[in-house]
Amino acid sequence: MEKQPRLLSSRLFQKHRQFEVVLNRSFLAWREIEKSRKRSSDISSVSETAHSHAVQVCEIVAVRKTEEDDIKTRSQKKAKQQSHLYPHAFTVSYVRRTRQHQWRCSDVTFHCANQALCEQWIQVINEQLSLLTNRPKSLLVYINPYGGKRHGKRIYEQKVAPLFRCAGISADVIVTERANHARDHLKTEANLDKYDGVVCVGGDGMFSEILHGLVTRTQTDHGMDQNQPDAELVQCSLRIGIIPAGSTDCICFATVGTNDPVTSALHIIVGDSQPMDVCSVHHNNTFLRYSVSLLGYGFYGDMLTDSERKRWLGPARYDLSGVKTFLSHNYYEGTVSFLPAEDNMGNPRDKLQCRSGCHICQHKPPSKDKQWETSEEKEKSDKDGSSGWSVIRGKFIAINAASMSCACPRSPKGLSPSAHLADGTTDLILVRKCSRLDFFRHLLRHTNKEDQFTHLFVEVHRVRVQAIFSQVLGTSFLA
Ligand SMILES: Nc1ncnc2c1ncn2[C@@H]1O[C@H](COP(=O)(O)OP(=O)(O)OP(=O)(O)O)[C@@H](O)[C@H]1O
Repeated sequence: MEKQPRLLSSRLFQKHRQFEVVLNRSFLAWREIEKSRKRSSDISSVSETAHSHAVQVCEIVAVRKTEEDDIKTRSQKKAKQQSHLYPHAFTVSYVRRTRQHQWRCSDVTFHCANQALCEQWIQVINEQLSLLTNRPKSLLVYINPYGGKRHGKRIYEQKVAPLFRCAGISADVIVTERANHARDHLKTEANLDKYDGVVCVGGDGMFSEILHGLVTRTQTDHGMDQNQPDAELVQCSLRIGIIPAGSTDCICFATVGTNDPVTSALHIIVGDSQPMDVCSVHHNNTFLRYSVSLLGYGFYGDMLTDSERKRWLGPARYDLSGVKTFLSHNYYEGTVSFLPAEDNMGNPRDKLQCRSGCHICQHKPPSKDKQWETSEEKEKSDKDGSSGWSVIRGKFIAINAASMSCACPRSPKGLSPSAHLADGTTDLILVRKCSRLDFFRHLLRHTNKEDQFTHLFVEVHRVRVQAIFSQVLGTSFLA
């Protein structure tokens, strides 16, 4: 812990023990006094031992005066005596990291010798929290009551809303009444100036609705024509938070590392953010849709189309449609053209996992103009004989473009484990025609730790955003 000037330091009580409590700009730390007397080190150099604790200020959810009733119900005999002696107390709620990327909200209550001291602590902590400008204060929440196991409303009301209230976040909640309700509301009606972010309670389909609503609204407000494949999209000023309540929740899992509503709510509260590539899909100069995760042609497109017809089955529809599509063993003949990514963008087999603060994603991708310039240069160089475009012809069972790992609980490493979230590239995975058994072996690799790309009939390329799929006929695709 860095040594910083103390903003406040007092001896306070917690349960029946006395603690030295210190606040600086980065940390709130407390250490039991008797146990620590033998050690001479400064409290601000301690992170956490049996009798000392430290919480980063940016992970404090809230601080509030502890009501007497609260003290009475919670305390035991000794603590009651002490709360009688020191009736003025404040409670700090903070993020506690547990296993496997999961976060929980914990409380610690400190008793003060007098009311003025108690109020001073609350005020100074609140002042520090108010300096954290990336935290949302007002959110627009869309709940899909039919996503996943249909628990979206309950998840929000029981697990998320109390945390938002505790953090002083106001939320306008819309429970959707039909498919595309959230998308249409965002596109036209929602008064977005009122909010610091939009929260999606649902699965990947619901996230896609909100993404389409928000990105389309942003382009319309800036006079951008979405049908122009070479137009550079205007970045959305509002962030999207995801409370997982769907069937697979791959976007939440790939960004946060777990599908847990409380963890996601806490990430939203502390103002965490992760930029994400948005890929637009066009056909003959007509905009089709946006994708942030998997753009699947062939096997995955067919499977998803079939599973949509079986939505009434809930999450089990994916298994049923998966088996059906696998048994049909369709393949598609065609040509795929793409521009390989530059060497400094890593490659899909380098085993690097994209995490928050990833150095490749921090390296801003070149603007589209620049990319088109280069591609034109390369097309010119085509005529000289050295082409920048790669062209692959063949018969394919699946053509997938993964703009992120697409990890989910069923496939913990995802379809392309090293794909990046925000580097301006996508990983193109081509699965050529092969036997059913070979294709099954390939699918199994999504669920285990073996390298996904060692089979001879599978190839993977990191490509720039304007990969072109052409002349592949007879299937639908999923985005
Ligand atoms: N009120 C509603 N009634 C019916 N469908 C809705 C409603 N609100 C949203 N939807 C649609 O439900 C679809 C599925 O929603 P969602 O993604 O939340 O759950 P899921 O499909 O079970 O999860 P996943 O996409 O993670 O597999 C979305 O495409 C969305 O457009």
